[in-house]
Amino acid sequence: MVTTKLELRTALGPVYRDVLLTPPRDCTADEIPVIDLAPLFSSELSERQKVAKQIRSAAVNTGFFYVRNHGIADSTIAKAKQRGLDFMKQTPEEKDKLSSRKYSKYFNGYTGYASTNISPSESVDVRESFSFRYSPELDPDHPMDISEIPAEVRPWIRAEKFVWEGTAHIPDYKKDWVAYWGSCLTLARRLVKAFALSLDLPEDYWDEKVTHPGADSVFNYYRPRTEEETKQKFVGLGSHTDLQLFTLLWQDSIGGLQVLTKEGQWIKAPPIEGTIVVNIGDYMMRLSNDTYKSTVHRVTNESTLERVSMPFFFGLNFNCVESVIPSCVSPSNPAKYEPISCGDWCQMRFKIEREAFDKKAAAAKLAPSAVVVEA
Ligand SMILES: O=C(O)CCC(=O)C(=O)O
Ligand SMILES: [Fe+2]
Repeated sequence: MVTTKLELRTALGPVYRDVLLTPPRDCTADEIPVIDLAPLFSSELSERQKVAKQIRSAAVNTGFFYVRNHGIADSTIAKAKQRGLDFMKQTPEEKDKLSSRKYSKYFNGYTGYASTNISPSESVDVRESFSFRYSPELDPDHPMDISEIPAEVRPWIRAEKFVWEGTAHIPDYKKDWVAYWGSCLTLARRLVKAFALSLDLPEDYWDEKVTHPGADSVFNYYRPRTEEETKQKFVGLGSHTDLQLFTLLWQDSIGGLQVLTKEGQWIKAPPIEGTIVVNIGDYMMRLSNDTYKSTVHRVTNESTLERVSMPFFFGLNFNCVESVIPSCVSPSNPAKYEPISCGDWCQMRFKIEREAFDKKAAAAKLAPSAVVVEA
């Protein structure tokens, strides 16, 4: 089989994967199953366990699944999407007022076209994005002022006001985004209980550790690739794994998300109406001693239309230093990893990514937006 080497960035440095050169194929229902979450809202533990069992099976296999009956209203999704588009349709100058590079300490705000290069083996990302992070006063489950939250968590709160100040002119921008983000957060807190069950842990195992969690919302905007970009195999968002416990990903109907199987085959994760994609992140893989798979994925918008997606990255409270889960360790399978906090874990890779990009841009002696990397 002819393969190519793919380099991936992890918080611990580069890792390499062999990837088949066969073109991406459609996924099967076994590879990326659709899980009905309705039983998760049942008062019967046995019902909730049924969901947990399906989650386990998907998480040890491809690490990706779809959920339906997830509880997030279509109208909440539609409004957030529209606000995201309202933002992206502004002039470059207007968007630049929210520049993450210029104004954020914590990677909040706007990143422009070709200003990231998530995969060292692929092109710069043909993507724009808008991001914001957990803010205690916006928490739908227990809103509180930052001064009220425990002192050990407070330094880890990564919210920044400029994202809302710089978008205050867009009607309902904050309101509609916070509604979507809040719905994702509530769903994630429900799902983390199912993940606990799925790993033979008490259902409330993580409850005290997701009171002020990693809860990062992103709006991804992928314009159609130009002919030249297609010829040069530009990616929308290059190959990567997500960082935290798990990601909730809403994608529109355009398609373009691809997932790398254990065999090194790219498979397509097509849009399925009424569902949200859930995928395992690196921190979950680490805590589960590699039982659950944080799977490589990427996006290429090959359509002639714009594509948008809205991921929500969920982790533990950033101060929580966690060891490998006891149920994932045995005498013949000892813990492979030292304890680390979710916050440190994320910060390590963000830093690696940005430094690598800046180095590449400097080496090319070009403005970052002009850097082109071999596909
Ligand atoms: O746009 C997508 O479908 C996926 C986005 C993604 O993987 C990410 O933002 O981490
Ligand atoms: Fe991702």
